[in-house]
Amino acid sequence: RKPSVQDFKRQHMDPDSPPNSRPTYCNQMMKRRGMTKGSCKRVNTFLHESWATVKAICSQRQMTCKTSSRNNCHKSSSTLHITDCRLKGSSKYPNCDYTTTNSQKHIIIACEGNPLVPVHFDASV
Ligand SMILES: Nc1ncnc2c1ncn2[C@@H]1O[C@H](C(=O)NS(=O)(=O)C[C@H]2[C@@H](O)[C@H](n3ccc(=O)[nH]c3=O)O[C@@H]2CO)[C@@H](O)[C@H]1O
Repeated sequence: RKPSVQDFKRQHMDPDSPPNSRPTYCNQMMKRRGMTKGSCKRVNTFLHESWATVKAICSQRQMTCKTSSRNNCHKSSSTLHITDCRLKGSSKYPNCDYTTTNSQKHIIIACEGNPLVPVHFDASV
């Protein structure tokens, strides 16, 4: 399915909340953003940065994506405040139970369109 910038924002942008280490942050946000319907999305990263900051990454270092051989990925020049949500092994659908981990890391995203906009979260490094 064609990825969209709306899907990217829904799945990955959370500029309004500060880096969140409340243990329930991921359980709440994964549900609120529609990533626990039908199945529990295994891994998802939320970005506590402005859209301007994240969009600007599309004009930063271009590189080959980590999760594919495509070359429309870009690595952020600086680190960003992120929260990784990772499904617990003990989690049983429909009760999607996540660990919540905060960090400051560079991210790699894929950008498409003209002007280039983020459409896929590739990895954090
Ligand atoms: N180069 C491209 N250019 C354009 N489009 C491209 C390109 N590549 C894929 N798409 C498309 O993007 C869509 C998509 O959802 N890709 S996804 O790999 O499943 C996303 C991963 C990510 O959401 C999440 N994750 C993962 C790690 C982490 O640290 N943090 C974290 O959040 O897990 C997901 C699975 O890994 C799909 O439509 C695919 O076709």
